[in-house]
Amino acid sequence: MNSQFTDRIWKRVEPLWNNYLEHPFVKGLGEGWLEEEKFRHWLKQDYVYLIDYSRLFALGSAKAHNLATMNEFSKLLHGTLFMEMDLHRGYAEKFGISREDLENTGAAATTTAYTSYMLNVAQRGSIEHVAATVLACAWSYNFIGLKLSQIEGALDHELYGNWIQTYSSEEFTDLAESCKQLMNTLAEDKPERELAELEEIIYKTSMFEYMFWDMAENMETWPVKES
Ligand SMILES: Cc1ncc(CN)c(N)n1
Repeated sequence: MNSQFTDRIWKRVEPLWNNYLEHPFVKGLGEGWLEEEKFRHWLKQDYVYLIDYSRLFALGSAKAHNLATMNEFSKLLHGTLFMEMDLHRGYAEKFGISREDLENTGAAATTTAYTSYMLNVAQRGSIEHVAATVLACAWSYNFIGLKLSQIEGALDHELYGNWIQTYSSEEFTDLAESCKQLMNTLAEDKPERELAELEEIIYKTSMFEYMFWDMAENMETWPVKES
């Protein structure tokens, strides 16, 4: 089988993604000892992150060159707004966080930087740039979910089991696979200069992913205090 663009990407990101598994937030999630208040912080930040992330799929639909690609992006938009964000709404209900509070969460510095970077690249670029911005997000959560699901008892954990079930599920794996397939199709026959540009976008978003775990672990909002 011919090598695909995502095989090249995997070689580049694998060492960094393996570091996600060693991150204290991710380790705590998988082993079940993560402090609940840190998880609540992640939950609220991730909800507003996903609102902006969903806009990328809408942009992908708008920039698509054919109906099949439009359809793929619209399915990804639907999957994020309903399947993935339902996970967050379920946790919020459990924690007594209202829908309004969840939706009106003030984005932390890292959340703002990450979503602004993706939206800027996607708005300025073409359809393949949009596909590059969304790839690490879906693929790396599926990677983490599948790894954590192998830890004994993780899937049945009272609080975090649901998180691991969602991100390792067939439905989420399909969503991540669709992002990979879209990227491979859109990267076909592109010259090396353009492939290198797409690779950089995917690597940068992978670094933002690590920063997002740090943001949750440190319960970061903005680093400068108002006097
Ligand atoms: C920050 C972040 N990255 C990725 C995912 C998976 N869509 C997420 N929910 N949040």
